[in-house]
Amino acid sequence: IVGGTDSSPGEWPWQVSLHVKLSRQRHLCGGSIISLNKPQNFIQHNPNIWRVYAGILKQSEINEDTPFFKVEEIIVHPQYKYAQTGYDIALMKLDKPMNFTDLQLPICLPSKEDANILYTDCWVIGWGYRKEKDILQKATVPLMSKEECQARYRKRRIGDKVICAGYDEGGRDACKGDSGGPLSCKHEEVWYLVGITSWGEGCARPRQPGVYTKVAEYSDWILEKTT
Ligand SMILES: Cc1c(O)cccc1C(=O)Nc1cccc2ccc(C(=N)N)cc12
Repeated sequence: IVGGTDSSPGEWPWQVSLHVKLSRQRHLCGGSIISLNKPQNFIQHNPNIWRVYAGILKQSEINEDTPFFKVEEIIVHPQYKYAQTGYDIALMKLDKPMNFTDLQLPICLPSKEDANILYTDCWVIGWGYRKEKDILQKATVPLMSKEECQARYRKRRIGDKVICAGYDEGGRDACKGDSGGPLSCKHEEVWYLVGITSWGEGCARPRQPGVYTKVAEYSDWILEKTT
C-alpha cells in the first residue's frame, strides 16, 4: 500500500496473509476470508507450499510457533491468464474449518444485483510495497467509472468484470504484494468484498488507477464452485 496508514487490531478481520514456504518463508500476497459451504472439484495448484495466516496485524507476529491454515485445494478461474487480461480470482479451501473470532471473520460477498451500487466508503489494505510494512496498511480510495478508467489505460481493455479506484493526482494506492487482498466497501453498515487487488501501472502514479477484479461479476462462479 502506498500512502496508507496503520490499521488497528481487528479492523480488517477478513484479511489474511498468504505465505509461501520453500527453503525460506515470506509473505507473498493478501486474501479475504469468505464463509463457504462445501467446496468441491478443486483443481490442484501445488497447495502444500501455501500457509494462510489469519487474525494477524503485524507480519512480525508470525514466527514458527504462529498457527496457520494449510491449503487443501486451490481453484483458479479457468479463463485466468495474467492480471491484465482479467479473471484474476482464485479460491483456496483450507485444510480445516476456521473458527471465527473478533480477529478473524468473513467479509460479505456482493450479489450480482449489487454490481451497480455506488460505493463511497472503500478501503484497500495489505502488507505489500512500498517498503514491505510490518503493520497492515490501509488506504481509502474512490471508485472510478469504467469509462474514466479506460481513458487512463488506452493500451488495455478495461471490461465490465473489473473495477478501478484511485486518485487522479496519485499518491495512494495498492501495490505489488497487496495482490489478492480485498477492496472493502462499507454500505449501509455492512462491509462487502467489492474488489480483489489485481494490477496497476506502477503504484500510486497520477492518472494510473488501481485495477481490481469486480467480485459481484463472479458471485455466480463462486457459488457454483462452493455449494
Ligand atoms: C511491475 C511492478 C513491480 O515490479 C513492482 C511494483 C509495482 C509493479 C507494478 O507495475 N504494478 C503491480 C504489480 C503487481 C501487483 C500490483 C497490484 C496493484 C497495483 C496497483 N497499482 N494498484 C500494482 C501492481
